[in-house]
Amino acid sequence: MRVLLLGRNGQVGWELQRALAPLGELVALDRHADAGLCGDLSRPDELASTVGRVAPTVIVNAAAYTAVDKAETEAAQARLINAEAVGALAGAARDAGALLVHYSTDYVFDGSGERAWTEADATGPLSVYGRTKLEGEQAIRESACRHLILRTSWVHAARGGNFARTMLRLAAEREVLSVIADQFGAPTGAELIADVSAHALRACLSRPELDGTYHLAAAGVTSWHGYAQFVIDEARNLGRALKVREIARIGSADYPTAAVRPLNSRLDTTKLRHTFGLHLPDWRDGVARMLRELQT
Ligand SMILES: NC(=O)C1=CN([C@@H]2O[C@H](COP(=O)(O)OP(=O)(O)OC[C@H]3O[C@@H](n4cnc5c(N)ncnc54)[C@H](OP(=O)(O)O)[C@@H]3O)[C@@H](O)[C@H]2O)C=CC1
Ligand SMILES: Cc1cn([C@H]2C[C@H](O)[C@@H](COP(=O)(O)OP(=O)(O)O[C@H]3O[C@@H](C)C(=O)[C@@H](O)[C@H]3O)O2)c(=O)[nH]c1=O
Ligand SMILES: [Mg+2]
Repeated sequence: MRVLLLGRNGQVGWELQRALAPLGELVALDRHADAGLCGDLSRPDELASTVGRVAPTVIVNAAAYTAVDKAETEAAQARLINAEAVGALAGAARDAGALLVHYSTDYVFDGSGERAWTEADATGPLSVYGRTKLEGEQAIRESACRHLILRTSWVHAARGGNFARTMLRLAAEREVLSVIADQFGAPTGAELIADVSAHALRACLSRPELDGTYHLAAAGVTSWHGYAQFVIDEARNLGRALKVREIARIGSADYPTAAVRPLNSRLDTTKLRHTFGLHLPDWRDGVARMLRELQT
């Protein structure tokens, strides 16, 4: 079979290049045209012809507009990539009879309460990023294409931009870091997301009744502060020299940002684990693994 991957150079896209390779012939695109194929999500009109020419069995979309704060002032661009292009891909997937695998986010929820969100819970995004990601989900469902929507949270990878790498950089420059301690979620490795995606899409191909939306995050829960503390302790254990001597706990109100983030980003992964018979490791395992990779 042939698999079309979009967003091949992102955190998740990079790991998908590895995880999808054994499933069949992989055509992996980034935003730059390759062999005349357009993988640029800011040009939704071109995507149907890409899908038509590749004729994939599966389309995996790892491309997205992920700059959460910038999206507040670039809403049209965020919507184009996270919603309009996704709708175009979904239409093309339907017409080609392909399964569309797509990623969404904890930021589709309003962050109220302390219970982990299930797939059946009402959404209520607080930011432009969250709203445009939700619109992308809705476009897929409305298109009636075969699909797997995997909602994940707080993605990290050794390659790419993420919170853990920001903390390592700041911890080398400053003696004191101030980090939000009242937003809760699970840091999730791009490797885990890619591996679970490969398992789930294979199961789905032979059992279309498994199509749908699933929450995919590492086990356990922490705050951004707990995450930062773990990253710094673990990096020091691995021999990294860091200047930081204090990681102060602050509240969301003490760290104003353009976009509002949910306080509760916990995702309930029961549906994914039971449906696909998967075990999800603790978030610390993935973060520790990434840090070891960064040290080598
Ligand atoms: N990062 C996170 O914490 C989370 C991410 N997600 C979701 O997971 C998925 C993967 O995210 P992740 O890998 O972390 O994100 P990254 O930001 O690491 O990667 C996104 C990729 O999308 C590409 N992209 C952006 N605009 C376009 C475009 N116009 N055409 C083609 N490609 C484009 C980027 O390309 P370039 O490098 O050229 O800019 C980049 O390679 C996304 O759907 C995201 O919404 C969900 C929860 C958490
Ligand atoms: C840099 C920094 C951030 N923070 C806070 C701000 C914010 O609430 C939190 C995380 O900041 P970031 O900007 O790294 O994270 P952010 O870009 O909001 O991360 C999100 O990205 C999108 C794509 C998703 O889908 C989400 O799941 C989530 O991973 O940490 C501090 O408290 N102190 C700091 O020094
Ligand atoms: Mg960010």
